[in-house]
Amino acid sequence: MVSLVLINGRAAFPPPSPRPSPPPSTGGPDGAHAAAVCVADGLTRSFPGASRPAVESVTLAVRPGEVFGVLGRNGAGKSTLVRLLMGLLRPDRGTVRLMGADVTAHAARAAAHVAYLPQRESALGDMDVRTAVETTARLRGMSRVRARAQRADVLAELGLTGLAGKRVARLSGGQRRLVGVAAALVADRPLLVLDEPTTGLDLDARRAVWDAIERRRDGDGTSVVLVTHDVREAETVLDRVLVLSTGRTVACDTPGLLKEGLGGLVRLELAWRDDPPIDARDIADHVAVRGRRWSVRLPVDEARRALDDVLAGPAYAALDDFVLAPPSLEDVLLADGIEEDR
Ligand SMILES: Nc1ncnc2c1ncn2[C@@H]1O[C@H](COP(=O)(O)OP(=O)(O)OP(=O)(O)O)[C@@H](O)[C@H]1O
Repeated sequence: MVSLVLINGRAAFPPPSPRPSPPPSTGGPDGAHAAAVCVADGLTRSFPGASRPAVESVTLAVRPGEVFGVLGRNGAGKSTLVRLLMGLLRPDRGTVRLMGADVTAHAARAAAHVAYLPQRESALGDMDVRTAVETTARLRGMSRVRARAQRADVLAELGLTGLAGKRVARLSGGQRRLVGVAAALVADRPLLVLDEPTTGLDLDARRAVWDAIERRRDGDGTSVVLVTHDVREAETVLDRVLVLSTGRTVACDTPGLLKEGLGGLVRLELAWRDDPPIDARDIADHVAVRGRRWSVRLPVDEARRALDDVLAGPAYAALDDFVLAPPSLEDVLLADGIEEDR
């Protein structure tokens, strides 16, 4: 049975709640970004033995009160970039300023403003959840009373209250990740740097994390740098996104403007139940064929015509599913040839 949605120019999922959209920008650290909370200029870093830099000539400026994403495939250089931003790696070239302080010259001053969630968990495992989060708040300078209150609020916000007495090491991978997020959120740091905060989380937990991020941005003006390779997450929560491919910036703008840059292309996907009775080239020259799943980006008229032909012809009997959808950030990655990085 054909079961998917024909969208006719509207989104397949309900669009995220509208956010104030910052003006478009290249992300460059010019005079307009004097107030930026995190400014990187020409960052380049290579690792020994690698044929190309892991991060090359990356320039960006994160504005106060925005959720700034770094999106790219595995190995694109996202974690290396955030480790450079945090001063945990030294760049071969380029500079980083966090809250006005050069991270190389004033690492401690810069770090005092930032809560960082690394891609891999730090050493919270021996503590119970309650102690892990409260201790993090205390280490960030909160009084015992405030640390306790914040710990209780953050655990409730992320649905972790019932696990407060459990040792972190005994939790599931997703629960441990949520505790890491809770530790990043306590103590109200003005800049959160979150490296793949929702990896391994189910949809409810991911939503809780996205809501917690938006609450801090909207309520406290918290700025967030969020690393992800999940385009749905990027479309849901990011104000602007820097797209990385093999260490280089491919684009940096709002998700909406990046999609507009595709020039009105829509995505047509066909899933076949049996061997398709037509050739992919009957649809278009550049159909991506993955087994019985075909995918192609076309101008809307061409996509409609191709779909009409399939639905009206004998091929319909072999069709299992189809999607005709407006472009997503996935299409932005594909349009830039980033798929080849995988
Ligand atoms: N410490 C290191 N030593 C050598 N090479 C490294 C090191 N860290 C990262 N790399 C290499 O740098 C490149 C970028 O890695 P990085 O971890 O930054 O990518 P990523 O986009 O975060 O990937 P993922 O989404 O898989 O986490 C990769 O080719 C990786 O192998």
